[in-house]
Amino acid sequence: MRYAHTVESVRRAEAALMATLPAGALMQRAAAGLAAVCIDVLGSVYGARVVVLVGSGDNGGDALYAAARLASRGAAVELVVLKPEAAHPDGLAAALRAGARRTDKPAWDGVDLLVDGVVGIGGRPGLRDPARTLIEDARAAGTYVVAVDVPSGVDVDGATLPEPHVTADITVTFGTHKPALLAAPAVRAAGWVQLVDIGLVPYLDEAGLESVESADVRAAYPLPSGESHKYTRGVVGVDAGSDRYAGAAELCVRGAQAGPAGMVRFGGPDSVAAEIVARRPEAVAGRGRVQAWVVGSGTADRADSALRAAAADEVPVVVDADALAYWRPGMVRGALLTPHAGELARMLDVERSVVEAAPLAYARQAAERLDATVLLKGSNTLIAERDRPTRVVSTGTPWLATAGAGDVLAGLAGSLLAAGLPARDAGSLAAWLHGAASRRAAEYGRPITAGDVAGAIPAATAAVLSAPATPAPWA
Ligand SMILES: NC(=O)C1=CN([C@@H]2O[C@H](COP(=O)(O)OP(=O)(O)OC[C@H]3O[C@@H](n4cnc5c(N)ncnc54)[C@H](OP(=O)(O)O)[C@@H]3O)[C@@H](O)[C@H]2O)[C@@H](O)CC1
Ligand SMILES: [K+]
Repeated sequence: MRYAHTVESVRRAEAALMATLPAGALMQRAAAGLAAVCIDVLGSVYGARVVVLVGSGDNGGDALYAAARLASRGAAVELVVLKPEAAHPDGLAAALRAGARRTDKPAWDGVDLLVDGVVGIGGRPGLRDPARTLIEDARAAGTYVVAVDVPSGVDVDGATLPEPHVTADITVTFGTHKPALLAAPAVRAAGWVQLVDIGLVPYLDEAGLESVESADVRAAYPLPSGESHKYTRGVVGVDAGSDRYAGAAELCVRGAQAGPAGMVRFGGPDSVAAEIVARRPEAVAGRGRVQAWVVGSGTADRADSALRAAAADEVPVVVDADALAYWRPGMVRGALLTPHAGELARMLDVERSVVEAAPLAYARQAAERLDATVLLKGSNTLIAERDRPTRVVSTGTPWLATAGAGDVLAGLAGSLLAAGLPARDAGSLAAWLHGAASRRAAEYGRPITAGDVAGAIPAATAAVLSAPATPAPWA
């Protein structure tokens, strides 16, 4: 798991840690880590041209001390000090002493690296001039950008991405990740994120956001034992499809069959069931006892009755697609709702664009208001649950935006629920494996169908389960 903490939480931890250290020690740790990454990027430091944008807070201070380190290694460092009367005085003196020079208007041609020390966690979203123009000019010249702590201008806690903002190639962040470095859309501005340990971890409280990693999937995946039989592994019921959308039912069944449950029952209409059993003979047609239901993929005008029938079984339910419109808060305990942004927008009665601009906030709001675990599908998928850290999964490829991919995901999540995982873990693992399968199917760069994704889930699962064991961070 990679953890992200809010600004308030970082500030609290910083104060506690600082009380144990000599003045300035933390900034030196940050600056040393930042300079090390810059040196790596430059390869050869001597004679390299580095421009440093220096804001008026400690983010600028970090940048100045790193500038001093680069200048003392022989880099030609130019400092653009945005508000000279407010710049970190000791940092500025150190950089100038080491040979850095001040300028207001750098010539971007031939600059090897821009260090963005405009604002960090104390910044308000957006950029003002002259920082805005300088960043635009640097980008137009194709300058490589290293952001200090966060790309300046992003909404650090909300992970929204107001214009203008810095778009970095690398972000060097200190102590812990920030929500904007893990969640969309802000994560798109961060580039590759390098976390520098400054000793903050023992002082941090619980993370508000956590990014699911392969080790987490490995630790939580429900494995059969020698004593297992198909019923103890869990039976997942799929009520999906309609005469018009029979394909959705098959994709949902395929997703369910690619998960850990021992059996899939198909509880959809008879006309569809005949086709499903012919094409996926391992599925059993007809209703019966199940440990979890998947309802909604392609159910069209049956969605309401299908959801009510599943809810009557009092087992966890994956509520997908058409069934989402009929969800009522508290209808089923342990439910997992799997909307995309458009579906969530309808459920919350807002515009789709509003959800897309602030998915983290809306996923959390939905979990509260709808009284369920909410898996919001997107370029990175969020799994939100009341009073628990929100999860983010970013294994997917853009090729995953293809018809039927959601049906496969719902089926897989249902299988994980039936195998005994709680909704938040079932959603996290399903999204992670579905994303990993999509990458595998796309071979890192070709169009794929939802069927390709379903077909790649077992291999993606094998790859993650066969990797060397690591301690379970949240099992
Ligand atoms: N926490 C830690 O553990 C550690 C933290 N460290 C570092 O400290 C950083 C936080 O420093 P910080 O608190 O001084 O705030 P910071 O981000 O520099 O910005 C505030 C200044 O920016 C200004 N400003 C605001 N918005 C703006 C905008 N949109 N556009 C332009 N200007 C804007 C605002 O001025 P104002 O406009 O309000 O007059 C204010 O002066 C943190 O990110 C990390 O890098 C490390 O050294 C070590 C460990
Ligand atoms: K910054």
